[in-house]
Amino acid sequence: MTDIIIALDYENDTDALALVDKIDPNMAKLKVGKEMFTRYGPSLVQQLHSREFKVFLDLKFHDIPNTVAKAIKASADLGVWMVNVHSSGGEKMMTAAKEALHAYGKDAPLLIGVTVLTSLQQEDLTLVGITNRLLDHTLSLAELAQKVGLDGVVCSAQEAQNIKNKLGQNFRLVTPGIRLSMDNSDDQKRVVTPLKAKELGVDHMVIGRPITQSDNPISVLEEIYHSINN
Ligand SMILES: O=C(O)c1cc(=O)[nH]c(=O)n1[C@@H]1O[C@H](COP(=O)(O)O)[C@@H](O)[C@H]1O
Repeated sequence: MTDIIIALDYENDTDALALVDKIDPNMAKLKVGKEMFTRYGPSLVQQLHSREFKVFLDLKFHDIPNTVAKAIKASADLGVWMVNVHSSGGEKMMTAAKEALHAYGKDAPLLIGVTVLTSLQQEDLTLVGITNRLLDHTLSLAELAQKVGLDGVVCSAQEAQNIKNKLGQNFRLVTPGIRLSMDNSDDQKRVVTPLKAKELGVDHMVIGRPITQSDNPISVLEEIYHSINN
């Protein structure tokens, strides 16, 4: 089962809520990221919760273990459904994040590790001194995330089958870099269409601009929803 998470990347909350108010929460979950959270903070998340949406708080924490653990606790206190950290923050950082959620039991948000951003390709890794193949690097970050008990990883759908084969079907894959056609990928480099992402077995596809920047966001959302649920 693959579902849709809309990346709510807007400059203002009026535009964001205008879209949200046209969406059935059964059709999509919502992602609040750095832009909107920096402008509108927890109150935006609360407004989405009051409309019955599940919220993925995408702040990609990457810091010393103590700081990340406290930030994860703050996210859990907000009642979000999913939260993420950069897996490259390391084993101790991810472990601290996981331990911060123990007290929340079944109410804890899903904890997801970002592997290699979908805007990067092999040459970008080389420029920051990573000489491993991009797929191998993604797999080792995913393996480490699983080892310390995270619920899944963010990756490109291009890596989905390799990760599922290595780490099992229950390890959740969250995949941005979704594009309806390969004509306009914006700043994304490792892109996949919604139907292909579903075929590749991703659990949650994150879609922003193909929906939010279209002339008719609702009809694009409905088209994608029906294409993956037929
Ligand atoms: O963690 C993320 O959500 C994320 C990880 C990643 O590797 N690539 C990536 O694009 N994202 C986020 O996913 C969304 C993709 O948006 P669009 O490119 O507009 O579809 C953005 O909000 C990004 O911040």
